Amino acid sequence: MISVLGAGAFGTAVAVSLARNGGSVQLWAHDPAHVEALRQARENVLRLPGVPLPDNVEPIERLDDVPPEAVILLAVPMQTLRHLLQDNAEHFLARTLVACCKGMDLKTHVGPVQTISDCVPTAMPAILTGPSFAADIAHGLPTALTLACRDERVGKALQQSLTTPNLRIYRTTDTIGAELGGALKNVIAIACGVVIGARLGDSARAALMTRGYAEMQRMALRLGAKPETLAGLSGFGDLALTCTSEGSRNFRFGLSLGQGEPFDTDVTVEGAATARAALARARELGIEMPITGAVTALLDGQVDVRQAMDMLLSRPLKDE
Ligand SMILES: NC(=O)C1=CN([C@@H]2O[C@H](COP(=O)(O)OP(=O)(O)OC[C@H]3O[C@@H](n4cnc5c(N)ncnc54)[C@H](O)[C@@H]3O)[C@@H](O)[C@H]2O)C=CC1
Ligand SMILES: O=C(CO)COP(=O)(O)O
Repeated sequence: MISVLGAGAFGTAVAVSLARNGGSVQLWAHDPAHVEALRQARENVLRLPGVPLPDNVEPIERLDDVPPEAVILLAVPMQTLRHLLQDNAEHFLARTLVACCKGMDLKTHVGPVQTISDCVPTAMPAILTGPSFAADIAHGLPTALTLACRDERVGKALQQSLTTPNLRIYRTTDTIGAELGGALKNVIAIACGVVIGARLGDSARAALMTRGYAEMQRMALRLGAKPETLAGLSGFGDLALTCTSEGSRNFRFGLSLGQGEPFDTDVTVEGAATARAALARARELGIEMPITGAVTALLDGQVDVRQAMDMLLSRPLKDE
């Protein structure tokens, strides 16, 4: 049994994909009305329209209904993860918990794996991350992800149980690299959206992706990540997808900023909070993250797009 907690686009897509592969899947949502709507429509009309829920996906509203042997996937937005874990700690003790969220907590400045460890020290944390739009997974398109778990045995078991014919899962023990790659690429995707929205050109985007990758590496390596993790699916792979596709909400949010257009506040944009959390963490660590700084200044209204670009271009010249 796999229990997916969080019935947004991603949780629903993963539940559908795993169920099509034959397993029993629970799909929990925090809002009882949402659970009822899933039961009635057999579709997540709001977040993943047009994808029927297979019969073996069971929408649930009580965490009590999650059986003790279930693998739990946490597919909630990053800024709700800590509250979910703290408010329901009794349900998570000594469990294997696989985070599917990408971001850093605004209060603690850490990613989802560290958040699990902090909130439920008896749990075995893991993370499933990498380049994958929910719609692509739901439509059965080929996708490859990274599963990171410090415990090799648990990681291998998760890799087996979460792989499907269309979803190929690679494994690592480097949870730090995996969680930071997934979190920080969203900030760079916002920046790339801004330059495209402001018609600053594809060359500027390529520069931002490259220097953004350098920034991601700087923080991740300082915190103990392996360089190869950043070069893999959870880092470079997801950076490439999110910075180049209008399928990405972070990129689209940046586009709107660059065009001076409003953006729907109901849409999940993980990179906005993560930019602030990452910048605070970078300051604590004494490392330079100029693109993250520029995105944060733009989001906080301290600078406009042109000034944000000037902030980046006027920095002292340095070696690559
Ligand atoms: N949508 C995608 O293509 C992908 C999303 N992700 C990650 O998955 C995570 C979730 O994103 P999506 O499913 O896309 O978001 P979404 O915007 O589609 O849905 C978010 C869901 O979270 C629920 N929610 C809100 N507050 C909650 C709370 N306090 N407790 C429990 N649930 C709550 C909402 O009801 C909603 O159903 C994010 O961290 C995102 O980066 C990862 C890979 C792909
Ligand atoms: O993480 C994602 C793809 O891997 C989804 O990106 P967005 O959250 O920007 O839509």
